Amino acid sequence: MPDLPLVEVVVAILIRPDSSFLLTCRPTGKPYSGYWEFPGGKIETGESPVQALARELNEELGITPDQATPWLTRLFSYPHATVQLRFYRVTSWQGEPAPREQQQLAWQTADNVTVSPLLPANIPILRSLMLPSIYAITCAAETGVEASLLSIRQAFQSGIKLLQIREKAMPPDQLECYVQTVLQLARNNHQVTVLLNGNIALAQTVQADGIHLTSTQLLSLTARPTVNWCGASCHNAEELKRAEQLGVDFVTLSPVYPTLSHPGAPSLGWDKFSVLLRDYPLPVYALGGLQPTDLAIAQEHGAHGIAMMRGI
Ligand SMILES: Nc1nc2c([nH]c(=O)n2[C@@H]2O[C@H](COP(=O)(O)OP(=O)(O)OP(=O)(O)O)[C@@H](O)[C@H]2O)c(=O)[nH]1
Repeated sequence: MPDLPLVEVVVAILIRPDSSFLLTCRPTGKPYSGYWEFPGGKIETGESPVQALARELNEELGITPDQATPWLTRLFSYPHATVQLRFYRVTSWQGEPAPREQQQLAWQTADNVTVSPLLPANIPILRSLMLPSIYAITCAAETGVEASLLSIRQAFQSGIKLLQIREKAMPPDQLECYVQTVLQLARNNHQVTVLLNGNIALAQTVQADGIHLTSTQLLSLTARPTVNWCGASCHNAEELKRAEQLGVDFVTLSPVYPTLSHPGAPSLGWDKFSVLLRDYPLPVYALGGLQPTDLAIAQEHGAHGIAMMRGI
């Protein structure tokens, strides 16, 4: 069978302040008509992805994007073509989206999609959209357990929804007790997703929400651990590729800036960070010396969000 042509497509996730996003129903006459998708379409010859995005949003919905940041790139083979979908997050636009092609519109949330069927390529995208933009990481080794639990409680109160327990030097008994305490805090009040760094057996025993793989585990494991959420630490192209092959849900990529936890390690800087993310299909948290105020610059360079040990 001859190779199918590669079709370059730009896709807009229009996101409102309450995190809902817009899906539209493919009109009759197109392949997969009746399926729900994000607004977007093929990139025309001579257009940049951002120009195509603006044209498609105007043609389909009559709006002009003000703010669009690159997000994921996903390659998917349909019977008629292989598509390279370049997803952008659009968080600000002029005009009110209105159907210009008689298509139905629906504002949805990732944990409660009420329309179906979705275009098959978009199903993993909804899981990625469930991830918050800040990924907090514990550092009890630095602050002590009591201070760490206090700052975790404060972080939960201020809206943190994803936390990694990363206490590599804590003795096993103390670690289990610390993890149980954090899980209880997370579940009692706040519905926070808690991942445990490295220790798959303990994560399964205490029924944590998932595991965050170290880069060493990433390179040695042959299958994704059976947990609900699986993140992984990456520092280079090889580890990013491995995370993709293993089918983890998201990665951290570090260090963007020099950090206290890895003194002397060479940092990536934003240019190298964005080059590594070009065409990457998984959500990536930028990590290393970042503050909440770095979220915008991280997203401009293709990050899903930022991960932080300090500053939460
Ligand atoms: N717009 C859009 N296309 C998607 C999504 N997911 C996905 O797999 N695709 C695929 O990407 C391709 C986009 O083609 P399209 O038909 O929407 O493009 P277009 O607006 O330029 O249409 P045209 O062929 O009428 O000019 C299709 O193969 C479609 O199945 C999505 O969320 N949004």
